[in-house]
Formats: sequence, structure tokens, C-alpha cells
Amino acid sequence: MSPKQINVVGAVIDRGGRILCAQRGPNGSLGGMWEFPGGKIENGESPREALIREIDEELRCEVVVGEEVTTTSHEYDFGVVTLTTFWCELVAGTPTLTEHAEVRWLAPTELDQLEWAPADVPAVAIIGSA
Ligand SMILES: Nc1nc2c([nH]c(=O)n2[C@H]2C[C@H](O)[C@@H](COP(=O)(O)OP(=O)(O)OP(=O)(O)O)O2)c(=O)[nH]1
Repeated sequence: MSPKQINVVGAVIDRGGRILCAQRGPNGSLGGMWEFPGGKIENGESPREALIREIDEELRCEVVVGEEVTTTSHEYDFGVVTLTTFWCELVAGTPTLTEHAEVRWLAPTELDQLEWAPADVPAVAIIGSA
């Protein structure tokens, strides 16, 4: 059987040259790993619409979604995640933790200090060399 396909969007939120990094909660898939906030694209949504909705739900703030960073796929034991990341700007609200364990604002060159979800590693490399 072919693996389940999961389409996910992630926000690379830049504030004054620092990037918001979010740590997944300790339980569930990829517990404790770092990611870009976001989530699964729902039926009928564009990737950008999904990202605006997810950031409102997860961080209680509003972003403007800019250019795509990259799209890559990674096969996990639970399925294949195709992750599209976008540069984003915060336009309203202050990021508030609702489901993540922690957020950190890091310079692009510091991102590789964290343990990223495997699907994020190519995006992290692009951002670190941007
Ligand atoms: N949001 C987000 N998810 C990521 C990233 N990298 C990565 O592998 N993922 C994975 C984790 C999840 O399996 C999936 C995103 O779905 P989600 O954030 O809604 O995950 P979840 O596990 O909370 O979903 P669920 O249990 O409610 O179904 O993609 C990333 O940078 N951001």
C-alpha cells in the first residue's frame, strides 16, 4: 500500500531578522522536535489560506504570507509529509503558545542548533544561507 500523503504548510516568520521557531509538545508525532508553526491543508483551502488559519489557531496572531521558501517531502513511519514553507510577516498580535511547548526567535545562522523535524531540514538550510 502506498503511504499516506499529508500536505502541510509552515510559516517562516521573520521579525527584525530573527525567525520564530516552535517546539512541538512532548506527546504525539515528532514530540519535542522543532518546526515552523502551521499544519495540514484542509479540503478547499489554498496553502496560503491554510497558513493564515493555522497561525491564528496556534499562535493567536495574524501573518501576511509572502514568497515560498521551498517545498520538500519526507517519508515518516506515519506517512509522507510534503511541507511547503513561506516567508511570513507578523501584522497583528503577539505569538501566544496554545499547543507548542516553547517558541524561540533565532538568527537564521543559529537555526541549526535546534533539533528540527526531518521534513524541515532542507528549509532550515535554505534560510540559514539566505
Ligand atoms: N506544522 C508543521 N508540521 C510539520 C512540520 N514539519 C513536519 O514534519 N511536520 C509534520 C508534523 C505533523 O505530522 C504534520 C502537521 O500536522 P499538524 O501540525 O496538524 O500535526 P498534528 O500531529 O498536531 O496533527 P493531528 O495529530 O491533529 O492530526 O506535519 C512543520 O514545520 N510544521
